[in-house]
Amino acid sequence: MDKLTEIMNWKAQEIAERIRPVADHELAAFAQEAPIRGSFLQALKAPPRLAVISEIKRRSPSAGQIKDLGPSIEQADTYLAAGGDCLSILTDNKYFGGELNDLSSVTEKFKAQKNGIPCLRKDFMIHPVQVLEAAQAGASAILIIVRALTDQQMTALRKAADLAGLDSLYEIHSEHELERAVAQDAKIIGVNNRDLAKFTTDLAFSERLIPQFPEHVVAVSESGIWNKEDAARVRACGAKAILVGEALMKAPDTAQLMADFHNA
Ligand SMILES: O=P(O)(O)OC[C@@H](O)[C@@H](O)c1c[nH]c2ccccc12
Repeated sequence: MDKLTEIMNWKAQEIAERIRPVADHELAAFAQEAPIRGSFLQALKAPPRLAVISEIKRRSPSAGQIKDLGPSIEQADTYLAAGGDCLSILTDNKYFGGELNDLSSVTEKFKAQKNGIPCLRKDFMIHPVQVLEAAQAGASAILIIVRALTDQQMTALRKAADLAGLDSLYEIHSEHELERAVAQDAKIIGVNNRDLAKFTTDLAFSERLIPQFPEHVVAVSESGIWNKEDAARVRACGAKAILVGEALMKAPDTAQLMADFHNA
């Protein structure tokens, strides 16, 4: 069994007791709040330069322990000060050491400051109840991993996200998955350069797949981006944004690396 399948099986078990029908009005109640949270899609589209989605990731199955981090807000403040455009906050506990509170504590503080930036709930989404949790925790977007889901599951997640005023980032790793994301009318598609079965990263996945995106789709390149050269490489093939975890978590000078990415 590959790692993604293992994680999805665990996730289905983890959320089993929280699963319940989610009514449209429960989700729609959050749509009014959307302007407070800020639009993830707009934040990616707005700058003429490369946009950076900075990820808060404590550990991962491929890297092991990444950073012995205290409260997530410390890392969020570092990213904000460095000029990040959006955040991605891992909320999976078993494999990534995160929790929903890592997200909600950050969005709460951003709300009070009025200068927050949109946050993606990074988790393995299966059921609309997780979308409701994301909205409650102040997220502006959810992740839809195409390979891990049926078309029906994707449709249900997308409908829930739309109702709650959240954007959906569709993650792909092949032409077939790109087709499936486009069939969902995806507005944001990310190429994961990491093969979630083998854990190797190769930027050639972005170079092969992004040029095949429909014109109107915002292209994101995810994983394995370490420096300005990597960022320039994916920008050259059409990426409008990059999603970076490990390199930013470990950077001795976060602002410098962010500037390198922005200037790539
Ligand atoms: O740390 P990296 O190599 O910069 O990767 C970040 C991000 O792309 C990666 O964490 C990721 C991409 N897709 C995911 C799905 C679930 C969990 C994590 C991920």
